[in-house]
Amino acid sequence: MEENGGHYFEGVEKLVEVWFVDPPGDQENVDLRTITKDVWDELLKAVKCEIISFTKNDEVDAYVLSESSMFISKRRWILKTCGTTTPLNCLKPVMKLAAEMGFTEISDFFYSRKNFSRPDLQHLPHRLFCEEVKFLDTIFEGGQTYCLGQINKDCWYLYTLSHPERGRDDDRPLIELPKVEMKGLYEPDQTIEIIMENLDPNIMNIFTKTRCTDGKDATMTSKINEILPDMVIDDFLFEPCGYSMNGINNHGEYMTIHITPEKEFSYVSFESNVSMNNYTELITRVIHTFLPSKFIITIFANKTSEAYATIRELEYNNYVQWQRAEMQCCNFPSYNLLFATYTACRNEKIENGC
Ligand SMILES: C[S@+](CC[C@H](N)C(=O)[O-])C[C@H]1O[C@@H](n2cnc3c(N)ncnc32)[C@H](O)[C@@H]1O
Repeated sequence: MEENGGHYFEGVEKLVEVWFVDPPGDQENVDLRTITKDVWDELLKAVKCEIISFTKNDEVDAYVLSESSMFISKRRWILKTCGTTTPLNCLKPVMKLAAEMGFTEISDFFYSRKNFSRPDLQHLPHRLFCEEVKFLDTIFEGGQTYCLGQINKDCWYLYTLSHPERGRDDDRPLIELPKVEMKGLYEPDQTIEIIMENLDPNIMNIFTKTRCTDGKDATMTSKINEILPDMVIDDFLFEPCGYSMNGINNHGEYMTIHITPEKEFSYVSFESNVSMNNYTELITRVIHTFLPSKFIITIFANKTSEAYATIRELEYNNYVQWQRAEMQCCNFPSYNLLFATYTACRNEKIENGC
C-alpha cells in the first residue's frame, strides 16, 4: 500500500459491544447512562481517544469520538474506535464500574474487526487477533472466536460470548413466542455493518475542508442524511479531511458512519441497529452513496429480531455494479450472523449484468 507522504491512517475500526443483565428488583436507576461525561473522558484515556461531541434522546446517548463513536443505552455499551486506539484497555475498568452500579453479569459480548492494513502500527493488545483473544480470555470464560472471509486476504474477526439464559428478567416478552425460545431473548436486536474500501475519489473529496465547510455541509452534499431519513444527525468534519457522524431516532436506533477519504487508503464504515426484515434497499442506498471498489457486509440478528429469519435472503440479491465474492452464515446461541464480501464489476461486465 502506498502512503501519503508518510501519512497513514488505519480506518478499520475495533468494535466492542457489551450487553449487561438487568439486576433483579427495582432496576430504574441502574442505567449505564448515569455514567457522566467526565468519567468517560477519564476511561477513554486508556483507549487513546477523546469525546468531541454528544447527543442523546430518551433511549440512547451518542458520542462522536476523535476516533469514531460510542453509544450507550440502559444496559448496552458500544465502543467503536479506529486508528491505533486500544479499546480493550478500557474494558475491565468499564465492567468494574458497571458492576458497582449493579450490572454484575453480561448476557452478550462481541468484539469484532476487519484485518488491519498496517497491523505493525497497532499497539498491545491489538497487534494480532490471537493477542486480542488472549487478552479477552483473561476477562471472560467461554469466549468463542471466528475468522470469516479469506485469512490471507480480506477477513473479519469475531470474539463472542453469549449467555441467553441470563437475559432480561422482566416477564415482558415483546412478541409471542414459546417461552423456551424467549428465555433470555426478550429484546429484539440486530446490527448491520458495511465496511467499504477503495472509494470513489470524487465522493471522498466531499469529506475534506477544501470542498466542505463543516460536518453538516458534508452530510448534505453527500446525501448521507437520506440514507435513514428519521435519524437526528450529529456530524463532524476533521481538518484537513475525515468525517464522522452519529444518527439516533426515537425508537432507540442508531446509525454511524466514519470516513477516511485519503485516496491511498480510503475507507468508509456504516453501522446501524435499525430493524428491518430486508436490508437490500438500505445496502443499495449506502453503496450508491460512497461507490466502493469492494465491501464487506455483516448482519447480526437475534431470535426475536424481524431480520432473524430473513438475513439469508441476501444470497439472492444482486447489486448490479458489485459481485458477491463469498458468503458465510453462522448460528450462535442467541444470534444468527451473515457475512458477505463484494467487489466492483469491471465496466464490460456491468453491461452484461455482472
Ligand atoms: C476519525 S475519522 C474516521 C475514521 C473511521 N474509522 C473510518 O471509517 O475511516 C478518520 C479520518 O479523519 C482524519 N483525521 C484528521 N484529524 C484527525 C484526528 N484528530 N483524529 C483522527 N482522525 C483525524 C484521518 O486522517 C482520517 O481520514
